[in-house]
Amino acid sequence: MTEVRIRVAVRLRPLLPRELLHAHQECLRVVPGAPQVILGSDQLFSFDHAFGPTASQGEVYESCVRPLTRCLLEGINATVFCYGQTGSGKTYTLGGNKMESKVKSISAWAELFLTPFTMRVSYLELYKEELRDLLELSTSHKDLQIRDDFRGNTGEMKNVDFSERTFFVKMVSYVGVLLFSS
Ligand SMILES: Nc1ncnc2c1ncn2[C@@H]1O[C@H](COP(=O)(O)OP(=O)(O)OP(=O)(O)O)[C@@H](O)[C@H]1O
Repeated sequence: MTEVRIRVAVRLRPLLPRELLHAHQECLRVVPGAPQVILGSDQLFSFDHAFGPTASQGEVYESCVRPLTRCLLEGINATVFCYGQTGSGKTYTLGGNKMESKVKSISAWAELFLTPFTMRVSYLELYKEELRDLLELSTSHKDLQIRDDFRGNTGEMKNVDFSERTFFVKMVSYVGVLLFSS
């Protein structure tokens, strides 16, 4: 990877059957060959990556996630998170219920586990300023708080050494992977 520490991608999901039934129309389109989207006819927005409705989970994975798995093996923390309004495709993109998503999620882990090392993982949702541990659904939202540790790492929860953890976070309140509903 280059020295750029934060990369932002936008993904336009296809219209859903119910949206087609209601004759909804796409208002965004990806500029061919460029990481840009056009809203309406004249508002241009640029990103590091732009994926259209036909983009596969594999394409998103190869561009946005695979480089991070290599960083992890070098000991660099990495975070992938999705931002977007409800129904825009965050869960789908992070590995929803389609087989291709599962294969890609698994391949990310498989790539990591080819090399023996110790790793801790968390899977969190931040929604309306409340954190939810998606690996422990029974945990009360109120029990989880974001804190900085003595090394300046931002973390949360239960005395876990945050610096050893990798975060695959579905976030609803901050910018990372931007997802727009089309
Ligand atoms: N790229 C895509 N291709 C096909 N279907 C998609 C795509 N992205 C999302 N969808 C579909 O759109 C619907 C909404 O997606 P999803 O549940 O991932 O949204 P979300 O952003 O996680 O919503 P919420 O914030 O409410 O949890 C789902 O039916 C999902 O299967």
